[in-house]
Amino acid sequence: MIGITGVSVRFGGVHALTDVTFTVPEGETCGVIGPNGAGKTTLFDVVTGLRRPTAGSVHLNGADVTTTSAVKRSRLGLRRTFQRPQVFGRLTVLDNVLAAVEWHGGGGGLAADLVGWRTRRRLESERRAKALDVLDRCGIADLSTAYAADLPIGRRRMVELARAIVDDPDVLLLDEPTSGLDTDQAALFATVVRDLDATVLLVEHDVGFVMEACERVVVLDLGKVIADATPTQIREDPVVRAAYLG
Ligand SMILES: Nc1ncnc2c1ncn2[C@@H]1O[C@H](COP(=O)(O)OP(=O)(O)OP(=O)(O)O)[C@@H](O)[C@H]1O
Repeated sequence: MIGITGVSVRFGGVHALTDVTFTVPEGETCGVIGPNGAGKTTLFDVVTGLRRPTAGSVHLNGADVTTTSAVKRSRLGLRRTFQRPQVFGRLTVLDNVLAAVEWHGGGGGLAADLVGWRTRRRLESERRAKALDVLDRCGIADLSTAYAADLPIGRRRMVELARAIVDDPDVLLLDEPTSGLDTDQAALFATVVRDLDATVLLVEHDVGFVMEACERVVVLDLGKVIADATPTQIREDPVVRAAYLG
């Protein structure tokens, strides 16, 4: 669950967000759309913990995280992707994904590393199998040994998605997920996201993708929520049409 209550952000005289309130219930996929400068990135930064709101609060699964750091929010089960995909270029695709689960540790410390305890080996092979399964779901299993830096942006975006979902996040934030993807890749991306158990919040310019991938859409305009409804209702909303869809 993501709860955003009365969130306002000001940059000097600029009101980037004004009294933004909405909740994304557990397991729902919610898209945020709006014209340039509407406040989408600012909202994203507030939920991920990169920016503190001037007023208001953010809750993740019932816990107030308004002043919690981005790192602690990730420990609470929040994962995100970036507008420009962030991958470890000098690691293989598989290692990029494994990197997201290594923080759990393997138990046994250095001794287990040196001796190669059976439990440690079993844990590693389970993680590897899980990572390969996620790569398969993301359509990049054949690229597991490729270096991430050598991949075109569309593939890198899928690596980033695989890394974000391998640890079964409770909350997933996707920033402009279709940018750089062709139509087939965008359709696969939407399928992978739809099949997740996570609560998903995504910011996207491609309205068609949002309507396809999301159960709910929040429309921002000049920092304010002007609509919060199903994709069908959003398409027919005269206020949204006037402000954004045309
Ligand atoms: N660091 C900042 N300092 C000053 N003003 C900012 C800052 N970041 C954003 N703004 C302003 O806040 C408003 C909202 O910006 P924001 O980037 O959140 O919108 P957006 O909907 O993500 O836009 P885009 O679709 O172009 O990425 C804009 O008027 C922007 O100029």
